[in-house]
Amino acid sequence: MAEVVLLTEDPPLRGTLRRLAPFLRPHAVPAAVAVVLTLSASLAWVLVAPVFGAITGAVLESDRDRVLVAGLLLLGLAVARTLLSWAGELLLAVVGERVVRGIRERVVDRLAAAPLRFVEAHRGGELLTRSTTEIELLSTFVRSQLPAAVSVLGYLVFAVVVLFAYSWLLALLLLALFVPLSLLVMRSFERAAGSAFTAEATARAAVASAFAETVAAREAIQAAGAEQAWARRFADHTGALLDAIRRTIRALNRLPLAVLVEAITTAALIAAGGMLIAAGRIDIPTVAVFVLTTRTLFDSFNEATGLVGEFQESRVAVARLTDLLAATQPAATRPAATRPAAPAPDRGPAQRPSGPGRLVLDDVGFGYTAGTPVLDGVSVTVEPGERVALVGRTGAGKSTLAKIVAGLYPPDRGRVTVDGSPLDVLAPDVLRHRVALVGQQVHVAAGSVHDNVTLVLGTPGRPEVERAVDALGLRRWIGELGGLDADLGTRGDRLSAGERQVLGLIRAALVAPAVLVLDEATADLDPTTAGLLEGALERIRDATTLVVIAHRPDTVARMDRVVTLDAGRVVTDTGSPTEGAGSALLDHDRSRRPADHPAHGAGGPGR
Ligand SMILES: Nc1ncnc2c1ncn2[C@@H]1O[C@H](COP(=O)(O)OP(=O)(O)OP(=O)(O)O)[C@@H](O)[C@H]1O
Repeated sequence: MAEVVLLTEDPPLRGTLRRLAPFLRPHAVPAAVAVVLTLSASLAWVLVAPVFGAITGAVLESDRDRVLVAGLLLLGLAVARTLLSWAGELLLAVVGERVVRGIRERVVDRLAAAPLRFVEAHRGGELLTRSTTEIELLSTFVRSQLPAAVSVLGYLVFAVVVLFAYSWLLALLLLALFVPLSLLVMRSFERAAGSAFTAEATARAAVASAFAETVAAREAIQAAGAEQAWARRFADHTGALLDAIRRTIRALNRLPLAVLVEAITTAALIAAGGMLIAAGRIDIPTVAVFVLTTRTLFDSFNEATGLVGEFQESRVAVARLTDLLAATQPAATRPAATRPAAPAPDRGPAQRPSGPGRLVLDDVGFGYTAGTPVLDGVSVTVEPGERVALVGRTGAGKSTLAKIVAGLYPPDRGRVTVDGSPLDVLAPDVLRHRVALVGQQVHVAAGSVHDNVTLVLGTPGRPEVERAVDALGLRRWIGELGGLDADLGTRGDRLSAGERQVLGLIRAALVAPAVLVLDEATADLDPTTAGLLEGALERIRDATTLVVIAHRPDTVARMDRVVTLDAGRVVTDTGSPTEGAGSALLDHDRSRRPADHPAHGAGGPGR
């Protein structure tokens, strides 16, 4: 079975900034300007204290001119600080949002292109929270906390410089007490917070998964009267989240110890300052500068401790996001060490983006789990323009084969080629022009018919859509729906499974693939929808090679050839639906219990 790279539940927090670097690099210049502006604002604010000291000195000496000049300077600093910090923080927030946007788009691209195996291996909520909540956290951080962090850093550095300039003795005393004590507080927080924030993020993802599952299962829950059982299941997850949040709060509660550090340092400074004044080693203006600057220093430190918790949360978010990006990195660009150790495929002939649509499956083997093959040595050749029905009872492996032909799963063994090109050498957009799949469940997004059919490769405009609808003979049906602009509801509630497949055929017609695979939704199509689907299939371009996983005799009868699959093997391959065992294995009986399913241990031919 082909290996798949999985998400790490507890991704390492070390080097998170380094992992963000590729997203920051394109914005380096505006980010640097923003940082310089923000730091200049901090400097302007820190310089207020020396100017205030100068005013104190001038007042003591009754020098009115100096008082006036220093007063104007104070005003200038206040205005400069306001303007600089406004511009710097705004620019920093804008740059940060651009970075977040880049990450958000990359995550969505990667998830959309992620191998099915990867998506199936994770709970939906895990992927959802990593691509929504974690990005929101990061966005809040860059919008508000990052600008604050830069200016706080500026205050801290500039305040220390000013303190040294006025009294190196007091400054040394301040640093000797303040730095080790505050480091102790931070260390204690880091120790408690290390895994607490990650545990909380994981628990949040589990709650989101349980919620998504509950909403998806709403019909089954109500039909089975299982509301309480599901509520208990959900309560287990929320209980675990509450425990995780308690741990985070306990960690955050260590940060207010910083106030104690401030009190100890202030007391020591007052005592030492008094002694220095008494000894005549410093004057009153110096004390004024010191008092004001240490205030700025402590305020900045308090703000910094407030940011530390949020910073830790953002670090976890970045670690989980970059882990998602690493796991969904296309195989070709992944570092060799993290690539699955599969043998390099035989690349065969060079990419051929066009060709008549000759589909060859050569000894294809596949299993969802190791040791349980679902397909076993399937070899079929479909000539260009040929129309083949693939039949077989439930669980025979037909839908799986369809997904392999569409390149959604790589086969574990053998290979699939279109016009000689193995699917795995084709670029994704080229592959989609070669083979398209209309699956059993066609997804309909909230929006109009037009919105939905244009969710395809490329950007088809209205005229192309109109042409495709006409070509498939669906003009009347679209009219009955209310036209191309008709709203299909939030989940396409207005359409049956068969009608959704008709939409899927319009999408396919817009892409015009060389090979089209249709996995018929159900054997129980109502006659009107069956007529629509069959009519549209008849009109699909003559040149299109067609493989239909058929559940209905009428569909089979329209095909040139019938291939029958049973327990993952081709058992018959006929020129006509009446020959061989194909029609006998048509999968009508959709209501069979899983226990009767060959893949679940029982067996016996279907009807
Ligand atoms: N995503 C999956 N993960 C694990 N097992 C799967 C998955 N999809 C299908 N299977 C299993 O693979 C086997 C073949 O399923 P598949 O859907 O391909 O059969 P099928 O012939 O198309 O059946 P049906 O006609 O009911 O759609 C079954 O045992 C099924 O339970």
